[in-house]
Amino acid sequence: MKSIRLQSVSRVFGRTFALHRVSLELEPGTLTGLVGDNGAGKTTLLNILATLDKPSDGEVHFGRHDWTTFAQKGRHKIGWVSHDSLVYGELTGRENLEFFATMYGLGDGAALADRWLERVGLTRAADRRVNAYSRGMKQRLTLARALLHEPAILLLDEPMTGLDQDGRREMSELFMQLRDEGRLLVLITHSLDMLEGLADRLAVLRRGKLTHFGPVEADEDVADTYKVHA
Ligand SMILES: Nc1ncnc2c1ncn2[C@@H]1O[C@H](COP(=O)(O)OP(=O)(O)OP(=O)(O)O)[C@@H](O)[C@H]1O
Repeated sequence: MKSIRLQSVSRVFGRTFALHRVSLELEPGTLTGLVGDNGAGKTTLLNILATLDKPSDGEVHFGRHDWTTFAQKGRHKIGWVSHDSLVYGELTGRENLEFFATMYGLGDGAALADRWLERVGLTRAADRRVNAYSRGMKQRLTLARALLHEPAILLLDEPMTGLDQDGRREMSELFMQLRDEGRLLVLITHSLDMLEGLADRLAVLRRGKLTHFGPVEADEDVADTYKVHA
């Protein structure tokens, strides 16, 4: 697996710099937490990493490849999870995964469903309708869905929103396992607390500029701004 390297990436909408000369390197086997106020540019950055959007200026490389033109070949490497549960409530957990495996042309849907249901701890609930799942269970199924095609890059847009402490802990443990398998994870959150003990790197955006990229604990200013005092 290769790194993703951003070199002086800007994205302009009209007169707004959603991103302004952002440079950073995301390495395989790491989880990077991405924080910033509303409108700071987090989603814009995630969209560029997902090849859903292109920089107005600057370059994104995946190994030797230009990531923006590599999109057609590279998209199968990407998995995406947001706080919306992208699964069907009327189907069971197993039926959901078999459905998506078939839709993506991934081969043995039944075996893939079994494998990923087990990985996310839903084997016992596999044959229950998703409407009867807790929010945490739905999120774990959404994660399983995003992993069916074994993506090397996992982009997570506030995946823990609405989860209670147990749900967050379960998701965090899964993210750490996926990271330890060598995948590259990027996670948007509004709460720095969520990243402690989980993220290897913290990226802070302020009005489109990257103001911090490094260890999670290192920046007291960042901690003051984004720590949630419950
Ligand atoms: N398609 C678009 N057209 C015009 N402006 C946009 C577009 N997408 C983003 N912007 C602007 O770019 C800036 C960054 O937006 P972005 O959605 O990336 O921020 P964010 O950090 O994800 O915010 P939030 O936490 O509210 O989701 C904002 O000023 C936003 O209004």
